[in-house]
Amino acid sequence: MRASLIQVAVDEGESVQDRRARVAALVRERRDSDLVVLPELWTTGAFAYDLFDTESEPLRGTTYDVMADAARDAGVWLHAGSIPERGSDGSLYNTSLLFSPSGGLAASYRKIHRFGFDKGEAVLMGAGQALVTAALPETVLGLATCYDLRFPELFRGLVDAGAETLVLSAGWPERRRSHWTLLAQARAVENQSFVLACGTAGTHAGVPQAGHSIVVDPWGEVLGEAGADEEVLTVDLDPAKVAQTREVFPALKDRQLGLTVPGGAV
Ligand SMILES: O=C(O)CCC(=O)C(=O)O
Repeated sequence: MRASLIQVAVDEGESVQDRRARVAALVRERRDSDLVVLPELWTTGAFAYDLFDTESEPLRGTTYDVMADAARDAGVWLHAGSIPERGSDGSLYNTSLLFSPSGGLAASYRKIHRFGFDKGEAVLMGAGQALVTAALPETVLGLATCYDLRFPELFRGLVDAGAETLVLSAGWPERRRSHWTLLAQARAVENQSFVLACGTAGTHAGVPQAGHSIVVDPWGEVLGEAGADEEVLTVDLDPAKVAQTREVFPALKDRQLGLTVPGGAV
């Protein structure tokens, strides 16, 4: 299975409209791939809080239409990163879209862990409530977004639901790049799964982005890593490696569930 991660540069010099058209053209160039992955909030930038409202879209809005066409034209599975979705309840959500090669919506995922503590996304957007997996012909994807990477229980939940390839769209800042690489490898090793983590390049809202999108195999080996700038990272991976790894080193079977502290917490 060939996966291409398009590490989009999100800089303020480019309009949302221009970037959308440019990224659609990049997707159309990936006809050689089975799966194409885009980053988090690449239309606005993950830290461009002022744009979340003005550039918000319904799930089936402009980005949906443009990306559905691009997926169909390229004939690829397209994880189109996330959009600032205006839900039917009026709230904003950080929502990822997955398209099939025919351009149909295969899945959508509202980011569960919102970043910013008491500001930014954490107060501007609503939280997703549901884990999302999607069966492709070659593998089962588990979807996650950026800050979710810090919460191992989310990924374990995806694995329990059948995920074999964990796809993370992100807009991760350069200043915490060491966490990004470490956590991507940790999530792959502990879940004996592929991790495809696609971030952004460039600088927006004064936040330099880490780039360094990464693909890690179920043994923790890095199959490919991008540099700091805009780049398409293409990696060939063998989906059978998940079952092989889980068979020869069956650590997931040794989980001890329901552990408690005798007498309660101290
Ligand atoms: O956890 C981090 O360090 C970065 C998270 C983040 O930037 C995000 O979720 O948008």
